[in-house]
Amino acid sequence: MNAIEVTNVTKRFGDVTALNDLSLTVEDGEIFGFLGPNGAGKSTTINLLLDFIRPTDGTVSVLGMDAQEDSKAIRQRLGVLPEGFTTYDRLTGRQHLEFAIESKDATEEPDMLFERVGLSPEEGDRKAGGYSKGMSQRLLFAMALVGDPDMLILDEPSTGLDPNGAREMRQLIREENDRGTTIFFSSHILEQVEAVCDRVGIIRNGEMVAVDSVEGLRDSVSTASQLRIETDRITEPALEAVRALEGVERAEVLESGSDGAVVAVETTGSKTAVLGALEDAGIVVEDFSTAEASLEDVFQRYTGVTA
Ligand SMILES: Nc1ncnc2c1ncn2[C@@H]1O[C@H](COP(=O)(O)OP(=O)(O)OP(=O)(O)O)[C@@H](O)[C@H]1O
Repeated sequence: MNAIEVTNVTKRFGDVTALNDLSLTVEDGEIFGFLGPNGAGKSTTINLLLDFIRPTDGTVSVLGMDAQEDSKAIRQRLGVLPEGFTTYDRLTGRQHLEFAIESKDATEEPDMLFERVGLSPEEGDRKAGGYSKGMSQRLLFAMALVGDPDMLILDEPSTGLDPNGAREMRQLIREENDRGTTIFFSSHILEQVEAVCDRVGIIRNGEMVAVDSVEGLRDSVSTASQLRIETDRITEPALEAVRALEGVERAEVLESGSDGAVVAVETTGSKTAVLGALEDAGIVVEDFSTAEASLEDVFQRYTGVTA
C-alpha cells in the first residue's frame, strides 16, 4: 500500500490553476520531502490530502483510503503539524496535549509524549507563552504524535527555528520514521530536505518537475565535475593544455602565490587527463578534490528560483 497516491489532480480556484495534472506517490515508511518555491502548490496539495479542499479533477488516496469518502478515518491515522500553527500562551504544554488526546479519542500519557519530543514533565507544566520557539515546535510535534499516527504531515516544520532547533527537529523526524511512521514534509529549505529525506519531489507552478532521491537529483544536473586542484605553481601554457582537453568547459586560477596555486576545472571528460596535462606541463599536483552539485543547483535548475 502506498501512503499517498495523488493521481492526475488539477485544482482550480476560479481562474487560478493551483495544481495542474499533478501525480505523486509516497511509499509506506519513507521520508518524503515536498519542495517548491512560494506559490508552487504545496499547501494546496496538503489541503487536498486532509480533505480541507477538493480536487477539480483527479483522485487522492491517503493510507489506502479515499481522501474524500474516508476523510474521518484518515484523520484518525494521521498526525499533522500545520504551517504557522501557534500555541496558546495561557495554556500549559500539558493542557495542549490533553486537549489533543481528548479530541482524537486517544489514550496516551502526556509525559510519555513529552519524553519522545525531549520536553521534561516540568517544562510541560509551564505555560506555553513562556516557551522558546524550539520548545513550542516540540510541543506541536508532540500534539501531532497523539494517537500513534501511521503518517505525519509536517508543513514547513522548521520555520523560525535556529540551526540547532532545526537539527533537533530532523532528529525527531528520524526517530519517528524509525518507529515505522511515514513522513511527508513540505519545505522550501533545501538543507532540511537534503539532510533527512529518502526522496524529494519538486513542485513548480502546480506541476511536479522532478521526483527522485537527493543523489539521483544531483546526478541529473551534474554532468560536469568540478575539480579543485592544488599545485606548486601555475603557468599559462599549463592552463591552455588543460583547456585543450576534450570535455573541459572551464579552467581558471583561483589563487596563485609564492607558496603554490589553486586551479578550478570543470569537465565532463576524464579527471585524470586533467591532472596528467598539468604534470606534463611541469606542474606538481599536490592535492585535488571533486565537488558535487549542491541541492541549490538542483533546485535552481528545476524551478528557476535561486534559493
Ligand atoms: N483559496 C485560494 N483562492 C485562490 N487562489 C489560491 C487559493 N489557495 C491557493 N491559491 C493559489 O494557488 C497557488 C498555489 O498556492 P499554495 O498556497 O498551494 O502554494 P505554496 O507552495 O504552499 O506556497 P507557500 O510556500 O507560499 O505557502 C498560488 O498561486 C495561490 O495564489
